[in-house]
Amino acid sequence: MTDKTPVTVLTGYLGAGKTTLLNRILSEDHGKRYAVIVNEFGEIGIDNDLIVGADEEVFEMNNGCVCCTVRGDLIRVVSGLMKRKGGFDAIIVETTGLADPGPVAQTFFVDEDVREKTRLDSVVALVDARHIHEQLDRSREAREQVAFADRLILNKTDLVDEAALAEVEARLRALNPLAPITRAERSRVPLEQILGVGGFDLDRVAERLPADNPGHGEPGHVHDENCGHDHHSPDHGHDHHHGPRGHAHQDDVKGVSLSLERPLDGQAFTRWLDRLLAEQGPDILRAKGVIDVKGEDRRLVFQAVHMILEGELERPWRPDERRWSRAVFIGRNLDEAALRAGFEACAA
Ligand SMILES: Nc1nc2c(ncn2[C@@H]2O[C@H](COP(=O)(O)OP(=O)(O)OP(=O)(O)O)[C@@H](O)[C@H]2O)c(=O)[nH]1
Repeated sequence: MTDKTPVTVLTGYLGAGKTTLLNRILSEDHGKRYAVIVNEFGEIGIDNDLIVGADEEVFEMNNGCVCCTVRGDLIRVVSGLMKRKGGFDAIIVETTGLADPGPVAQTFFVDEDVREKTRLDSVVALVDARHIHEQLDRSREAREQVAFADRLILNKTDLVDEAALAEVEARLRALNPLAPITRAERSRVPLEQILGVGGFDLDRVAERLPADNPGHGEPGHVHDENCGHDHHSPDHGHDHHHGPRGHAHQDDVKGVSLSLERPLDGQAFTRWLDRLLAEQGPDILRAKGVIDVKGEDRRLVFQAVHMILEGELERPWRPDERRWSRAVFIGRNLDEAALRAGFEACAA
């Protein structure tokens, strides 16, 4: 595990500050050797359809799904890099022009050669504090980039005031309840917040899950069974999800947090999750969770990228630890009520 080269995928809408960040990483005196892979179409990364169509190889997964495409050119570049003498301390992939960082992330799980030599560390998304509202309003790509990320860098903080920053943060939270948000100017962020994040590391998934939901009505609150009101009323949900600006029409990508204080039936949960990912994998950008399985001393930790699922029983629950099940799903068109019902039906 440790001899695998960590890979950070850098995403973010046009002009968010990715190049600024890359230049910073490459020019800083850190004594490390980083390889940077820039999408060769980055300079003309405006017409996503054209680029993806021209450049993407369709990869058929075991389960026959062709929605999960893996970039063959990326595999070739990474494989080539790994053959270089001396190696690299880390690889950074900039995904300009890609609609969804999902296919790039999947490359690191699916290709055997790449998987053997590298491990996906995290997906970091840069956010332009000044323009993000408009980008989120207009662009599904922008929403997906935010939703997919393990960490969000809220850049260009010099261009807006504190109230606007707080508003942006609330909106980012609604799209992605998991990713910590770091504010930055000129993409100035400590490197350890970008490299070595461990967003895909099962051992660290648990510590990255929000310990608790912010209170009802607070920014970033995601409804769960602890909210004392009816989740099934038809007009419920929109305003709450989108903070003060009330972006109710942007509901296609969102995060849904589920939790249960009772243990789950391990088999029932696995069956439910497998089926969910098989049926809705294309729409599920990310999922992570820690599950309390009945009759099992250890915590079940899982994470998923579309339909690629990894899970394992890791350390035992500690006696002083709150023993409960938590899962977060981030994706498009998620039916919150159905997810909750399915999850709760797994109770042992
Ligand atoms: N005011 C301000 N400008 C910034 C900041 N960060 C970057 N910029 C500027 O924003 C512009 C875009 O930054 P880039 O780093 O090129 O953004 P990018 O994400 O690589 O852009 P694309 O490659 O087009 O997707 C440049 O002119 C930067 O100098 C910031 O924190 N504040």
